[in-house]
Amino acid sequence: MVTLQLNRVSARYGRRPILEEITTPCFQGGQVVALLGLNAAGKSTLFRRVLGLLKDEGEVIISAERPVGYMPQDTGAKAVLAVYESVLLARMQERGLKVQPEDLSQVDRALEELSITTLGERDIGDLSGGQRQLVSAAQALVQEPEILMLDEPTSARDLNRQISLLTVLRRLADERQMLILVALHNLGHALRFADAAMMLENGRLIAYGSTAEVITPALLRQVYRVSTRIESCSKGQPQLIVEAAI
Ligand SMILES: Nc1ncnc2c1ncn2[C@@H]1O[C@H](COP(=O)(O)OP(=O)(O)OP(=O)(O)O)[C@@H](O)[C@H]1O
Repeated sequence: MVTLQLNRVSARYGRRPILEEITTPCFQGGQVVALLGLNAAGKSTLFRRVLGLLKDEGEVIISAERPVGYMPQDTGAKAVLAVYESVLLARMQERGLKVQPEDLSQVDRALEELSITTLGERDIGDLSGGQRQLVSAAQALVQEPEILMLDEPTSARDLNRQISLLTVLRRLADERQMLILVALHNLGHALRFADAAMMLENGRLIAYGSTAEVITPALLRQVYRVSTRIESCSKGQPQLIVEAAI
């Protein structure tokens, strides 16, 4: 079973400390874990630290056979590559340059999974922000990771596409037993799609546990400075109602 655990993990840029001794429970394949916190709390830095792009004190303990997949925040970068080529290139990164039929079918599968098969011939540079995010998700998915980290994957997407992508992530966790870590600003989505949540504040992990344990009116008041209620809808799902900024 794939697992990920952080033990007193820190990170800094230059001499400026950003993450301070983050310790998490052992997350497992099949879970969707939401990473929450205000802008600049350290969410992207935590992803970079898990990927090994930043080194510092503490241990990132990963048990998986394949490298961690990563969908970064949209950089708006322009590239002169067709969508299909870019996803194939992402696939070949870990596999050398000899393309096998299996590689092409994995590219097809990733594009299909994310409903972007029709974008295959388009230049990435000509896509909308939301479409680029999906291509970026396909580039991560095509590597068949067991652990997939996504940095605000829904920020540039309309409501239908936000829900579609989160539904795909939920299915990947349930059906392929992937461990999915996803930074989200929409706490309602976290409540609905994630099993567990971690709340970062100024580089410290101030709460973790099930989404119901973390996404509480008291913590949202403290961190986000909003007053909220959580009510059960007619289908028994918890719904976050934001009353006011305070
Ligand atoms: N390359 C960098 N060099 C120096 N400081 C950085 C760098 N990247 C991020 N920071 C700083 O580290 C802190 C944490 O940033 P990070 O991007 O991890 O936050 P975040 O929680 O992902 O924010 P957001 O929700 O706005 O994406 C911020 O103060 C930011 O300015």
